[in-house]
Amino acid sequence: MSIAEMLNKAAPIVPVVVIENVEHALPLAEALLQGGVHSIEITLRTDAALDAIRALAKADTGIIIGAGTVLNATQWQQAADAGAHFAVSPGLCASLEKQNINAPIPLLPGAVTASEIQRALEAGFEFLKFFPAASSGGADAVKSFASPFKQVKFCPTGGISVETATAYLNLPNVVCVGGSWLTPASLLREQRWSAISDLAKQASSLDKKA
Ligand SMILES: O=C[C@H](O)COP(=O)(O)O
Ligand SMILES: CC(=O)C(=O)O
Repeated sequence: MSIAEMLNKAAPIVPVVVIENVEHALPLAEALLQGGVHSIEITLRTDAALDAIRALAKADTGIIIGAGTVLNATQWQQAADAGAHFAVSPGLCASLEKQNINAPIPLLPGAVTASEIQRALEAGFEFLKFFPAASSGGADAVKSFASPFKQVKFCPTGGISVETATAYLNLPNVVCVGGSWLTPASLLREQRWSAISDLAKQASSLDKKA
């Protein structure tokens, strides 16, 4: 599946997850799917992350698996080897640019300025994360990039809530938004899967108008 197809299937929301316990991966994915959410971004911020990606890939639930917080080419390859379908980085750096010549799986690098977007385009990336979205000008800033960068599509993430997501989703250059509000640490710790399904239902019913 191309990155365009993956993100269209993921829309309107990519839940950004910090997973501490590999045993949580499968029930979490099932709770999200039950709530109509078709993707999950497991951030490589914990020791359990790569094993969680492996467990999900093996379970073959149909959920699109992203690996987040990929900071260099080694982590990009590790995410691919674990079975992630796509990778996400908060920004962009030389090792990721170089690896994109032979990308093991598609990667969304982060960019929030015109120069960062141009640099990402030069390295061959057209699907970008706009991170941190809320503190970098929000939907107004993303909208400003639609005209000069017609080929670029964004997944804004960072400081977005169920209340503010629609302003981003209404933009033609936004494919989906990312956010951690569906999977708060307390619900994961307490394994409150039906509460996560409820948050997923609410988020998956957000409209992507444009
Ligand atoms: O750490 C940032 C993630 O991309 C999600 O951001 P958030 O927690 O503001 O939704
Ligand atoms: C913040 C972000 O972009 C990430 O963790 O992937």
